[in-house]
Amino acid sequence: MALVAAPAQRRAPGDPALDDPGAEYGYRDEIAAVLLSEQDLRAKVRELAVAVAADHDVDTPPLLVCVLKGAVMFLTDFVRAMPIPTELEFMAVTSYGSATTSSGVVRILKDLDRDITGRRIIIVEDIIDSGLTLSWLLKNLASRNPAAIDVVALLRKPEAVKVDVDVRYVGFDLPNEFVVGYGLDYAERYRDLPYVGLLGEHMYR
Ligand SMILES: O=P(O)(O)OC[C@H]1O[C@H](OP(=O)(O)OP(=O)(O)O)[C@H](O)[C@@H]1O
Ligand code: HPA
Ligand SMILES: [Mg+2]
Repeated sequence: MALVAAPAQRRAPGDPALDDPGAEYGYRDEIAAVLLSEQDLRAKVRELAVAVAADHDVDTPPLLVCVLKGAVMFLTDFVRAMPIPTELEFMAVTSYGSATTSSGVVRILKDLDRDITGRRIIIVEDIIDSGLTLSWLLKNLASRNPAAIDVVALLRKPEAVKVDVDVRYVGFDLPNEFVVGYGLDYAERYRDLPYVGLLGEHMYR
């Protein structure tokens, strides 16, 4: 898959020559560039939903496991674009906290509400960065004896991956830079942006 190009133009704080993509959402001088627009995301989410549905049976709804919090926007758009019935479960795990690199320790904040024995599971993830969260999650869920586990991830950073994970469906490959929006946060901020943007380096360096 082609890597999404890193934008050549990045807005520095206060730069009057370039539009400020964060301003209309209350994040003035914080976002350096938009990487994936709302339109880009909408089209890709539909494409992924159709591809996943084509591999699944209408009569045996897959159980989607949304990895909170980051995947919440993706999940809600994804299920509404799916042409087959699905069931939903939520698991909250965290390893980043207020940092831009993984702590390496994945913690469960909220577990599944039901037994997944014999079910076809689709893990719905916003981003694969180091791959540590997903590899941990795959082992954790596999130990609960589901019939099968697939993964759909909206974003992936191929240059950042430390642990190889088998991912059947991926939306976009991104450059190795810290991104926010469409569910993704830095220290709990920016999840509400409707696009995926590059966080200005001055916000975390
Ligand atoms: O491949 P990795 O390096 O493990 O990174 C990916 C994970 O990191 C983020 O979660 P985070 O720990 O920030 O929790 P959050 O979803 O609540 O923001 C993201 O939502 C993924 O779940
Ligand atoms: O680039 C990122 N942005 C936000 N959250 C993340 N979790 C892993 N990588 C990222
Ligand atoms: Mg996070």
